[in-house]
Amino acid sequence: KDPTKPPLVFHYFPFFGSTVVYGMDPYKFFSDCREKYGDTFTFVMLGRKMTATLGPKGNDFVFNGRLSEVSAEDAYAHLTVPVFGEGVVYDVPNHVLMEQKKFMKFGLTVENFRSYVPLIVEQVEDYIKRSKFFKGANGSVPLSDIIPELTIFTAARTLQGKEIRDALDGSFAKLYHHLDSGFTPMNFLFPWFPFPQNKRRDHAQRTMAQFYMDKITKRRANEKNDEDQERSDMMWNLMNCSYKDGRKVPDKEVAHMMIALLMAGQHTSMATITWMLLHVAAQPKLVARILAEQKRVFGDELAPLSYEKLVLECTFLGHIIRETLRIHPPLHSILRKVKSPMHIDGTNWVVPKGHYLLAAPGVSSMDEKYFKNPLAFDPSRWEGQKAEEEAEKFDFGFGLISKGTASPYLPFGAGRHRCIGEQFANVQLMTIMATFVRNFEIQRPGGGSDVPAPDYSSMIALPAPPSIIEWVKRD
Ligand code: HEM
Ligand SMILES: N#Cc1ccc(COc2ccc(/C=C/c3ccc(C(F)(F)[C@](O)(Cn4cnnn4)c4ccc(F)cc4F)nc3)cc2)cc1
Repeated sequence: KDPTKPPLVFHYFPFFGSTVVYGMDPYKFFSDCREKYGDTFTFVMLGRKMTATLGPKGNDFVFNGRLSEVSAEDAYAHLTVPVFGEGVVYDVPNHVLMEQKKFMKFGLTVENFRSYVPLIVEQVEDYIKRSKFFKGANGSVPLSDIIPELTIFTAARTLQGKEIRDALDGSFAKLYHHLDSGFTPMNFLFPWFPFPQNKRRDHAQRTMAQFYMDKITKRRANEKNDEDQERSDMMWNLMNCSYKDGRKVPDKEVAHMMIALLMAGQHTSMATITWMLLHVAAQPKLVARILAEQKRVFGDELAPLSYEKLVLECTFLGHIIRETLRIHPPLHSILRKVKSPMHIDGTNWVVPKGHYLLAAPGVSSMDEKYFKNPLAFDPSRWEGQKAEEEAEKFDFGFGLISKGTASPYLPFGAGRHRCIGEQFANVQLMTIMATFVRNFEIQRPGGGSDVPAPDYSSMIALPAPPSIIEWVKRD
């Protein structure tokens, strides 16, 4: 027992350590360890020393660690570079990532979101019309079959651009699926292992990147004579950005950033929409309250959704999303590699260089110390709660963002690596949810109030398939 290091979680097998017990159910693992060792402990995951620092202080320790002490790129490069491509996100030094996040934020404007709402509604209503699961007046639907498609269609039609949306009806869908099967924890648990699907992943990455680059070339050629060309997607935005040193963003980096944004939004939104629908179907009173709010805000005839009314006036729907992210934050573990020894305040402990830090914001967002009856899905707990504007803000190079210090609720992270997709995700999630509830009465099979257990074996915390809900078409 080394008094200068956090306690080491007991384990039988060297190298494998706590890998499986952590990987199968991270939150159970964290709460068991917390009971024995407290908020800070080190566990072994496939030969790596993972030092978990839980609770609001632990979140702050990881999210606001200094650049000289912690590295996100050293933790995530193996997982992300083969999927996104070179020259972006975790393949570049942090100061370049900060510029790339600034470029991405330029494309995420209220004006663009305003135009996205009707496009998302159109995608959802088209999907319902065409889908075999929504024939007739009522039926049941496995969310695990439809939500991945609904999510990528709505994100493609808005953020990615019409060419990508149209391509998804063809070859692009298979390419995306091959790329996605390479986005798995196995690739950063065993980065060196030549998994067969990695060849398929690499081919898909190159082919998709080429597709984006061809579209960029075509758009530039038509720019003059095609004035009715839509200008609201992220590709247009990134095509016209330049780095501080004057360098225009090369087409290949635009393509790779587009792929990164496609992967980002897909997994997080898909999981969140699925959890949200399951929880609401398990409590039909909530469905009624969402519909009542729609009628109060848009009138009994349910006028078409608009950005302002949706995001600013549909507060109950906003609380449904916040509550979903409180119980099911898509990223259950946030990792950093320790680059220089880090002393933990209030202890004699120093986390050595070479360890990984692990933050789990979901532990504090499901802690009864901060949220009473923490595992209950109760959106009304958010009534009267302001958003996070009161927290101290700082500009890391992509706009003022909150450092989120000491907050128990950080589903979008905090500090220099904080999410830039929160507002887009909110528009997408609220529009899809509102459109669903306007069209259907929904419930769990047989009117049950149960919600499936999470399955942690993929990149993010997804409900175990099939996640069925029953629907009745509203007249
Ligand atoms: C419900 C939806 C989402 C959730 C819960 C979420 C959550 C997060 C979290 C926790 C982080 C911090 C990761 C870390 O500190 O290691 C993050 C970063 C990020 N997210 Fe999201 N995200 C969501 C949607 C999106 C979308 C839709 C996009 C793009 C359009 C996006 C793009 C990014 C980017 C670019 C980063 C920065 C990574 C970095 O700076 O290292 N996210 N997100
Ligand atoms: N036996 C066993 C066994 C053992 C262990 C396990 C599982 O162990 C773990 C451990 C850690 C993790 C971490 C998740 C993690 C982190 C980063 C990212 C990301 F970088 F990819 C992302 O932040 C994602 N993101 C952000 N916003 N939207 N998406 C991102 C950023 C920018 C960007 F442009 C695009 C992006 F999409 N993705 C996921 C997951 C699983 C399973 C089985």
